[in-house]
Amino acid sequence: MRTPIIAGNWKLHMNPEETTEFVEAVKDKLPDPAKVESLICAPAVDLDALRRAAKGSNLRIGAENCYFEDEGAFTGETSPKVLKEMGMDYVIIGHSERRIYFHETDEDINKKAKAIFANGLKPIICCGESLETREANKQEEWVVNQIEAALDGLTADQVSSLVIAYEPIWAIGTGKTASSDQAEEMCKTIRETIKDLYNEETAENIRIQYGGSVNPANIKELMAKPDIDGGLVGGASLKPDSYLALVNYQD
Ligand SMILES: O=C[C@H](O)COP(=O)(O)O
Repeated sequence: MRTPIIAGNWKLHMNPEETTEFVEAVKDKLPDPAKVESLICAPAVDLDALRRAAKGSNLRIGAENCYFEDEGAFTGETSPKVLKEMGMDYVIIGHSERRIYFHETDEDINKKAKAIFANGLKPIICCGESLETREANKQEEWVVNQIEAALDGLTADQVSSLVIAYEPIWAIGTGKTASSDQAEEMCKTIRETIKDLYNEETAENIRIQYGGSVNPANIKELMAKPDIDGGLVGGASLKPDSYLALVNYQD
């Protein structure tokens, strides 16, 4: 049985004080992590506040990005080794905003996934097509290529423990959610791809999130789909009430 994982991706929002206030407001109302994992991925400058506030609670914590080297002359980058030392659990990589605005390639994302595993963290690997690609009906090919490239050289055990987030770019921050059927269709394709690349057990173990305008009103319908194991949530993860409604969707 896969444990659902609902993750907030705060993007470039929140400061350390707001982070502490947010965690104080949610930390005693989170579900049992054996039933639903509640995760917040915050900007690098907020991670110290996040880990201090979340200590001893059911909140899982993570970063929104990292570099693929642990240390060196890489001005402005974030070390996966230090993220681990700080107590992070997850790192998001390959978000479409990183691919588009910061020109991250599939090769970078693959290197980051390896560095994240080498440091004992878990990656959340994002994938998803543009509106143009969907209109050309090439979304499956696009996403399968992204997955194959991101996972290149990873073992079945590693892949079993990671999370893939399917986020169609046209549904991010637009209020335009993919229908639950569209989301399920692609998450199923991703699981089948994992089965082809690895084996059935790995495909059954891997958790696949949907992301793109997820909110308290649509979370239940999305989570009812057999191949959707969670959500990667931007805007609706920024307010404690909305975040709590998402992670407690089973109530
Ligand atoms: O990582 C989160 C996604 O980009 C979705 O953002 P959104 O929930 O604001 O549409």
